Amino acid sequence: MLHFLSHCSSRDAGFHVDDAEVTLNVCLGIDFFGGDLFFRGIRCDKHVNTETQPEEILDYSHVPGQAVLHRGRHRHGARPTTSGHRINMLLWCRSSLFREMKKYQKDFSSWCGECQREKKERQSQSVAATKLAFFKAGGGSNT
Ligand SMILES: O=C(O)CCC(=O)C(=O)O
Ligand SMILES: [Fe+2]
Repeated sequence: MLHFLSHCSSRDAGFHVDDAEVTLNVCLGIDFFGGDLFFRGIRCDKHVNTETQPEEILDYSHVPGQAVLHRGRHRHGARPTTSGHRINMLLWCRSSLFREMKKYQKDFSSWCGECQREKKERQSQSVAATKLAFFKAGGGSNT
């Protein structure tokens, strides 16, 4: 089952993740400066407060009439509107199936940046350990 919630935003929003699987953020206008969105990497519940990697830094300036579609778990915020009046329509889309399935998973490396990094780290450690064991056992020697 999919659920949709919407609201209008005209204020700055602190750093957060949405309680949604997918968020549609439509800039309705009207005339303003500021209010930029900043994105800082997708995270699961466990890793929501972990460090941002340089490649995860993404800033976006709202354009009236244009929309941004992003994962709800993409950490983000809106900077203050410095002048004028900004109106955005937010549509938060929730999936009860996704939420139910999440209960039985621990590894979210298919979408959480930090789970992905941890997985890569585990893999490179295990490759290093295997190489070490191989060379200790005399593998690769010609004698
Ligand atoms: O004001 C915006 O453009 C973003 C607001 C937002 O992220 C939210 O309400 O969840
Ligand atoms: Fe948000």
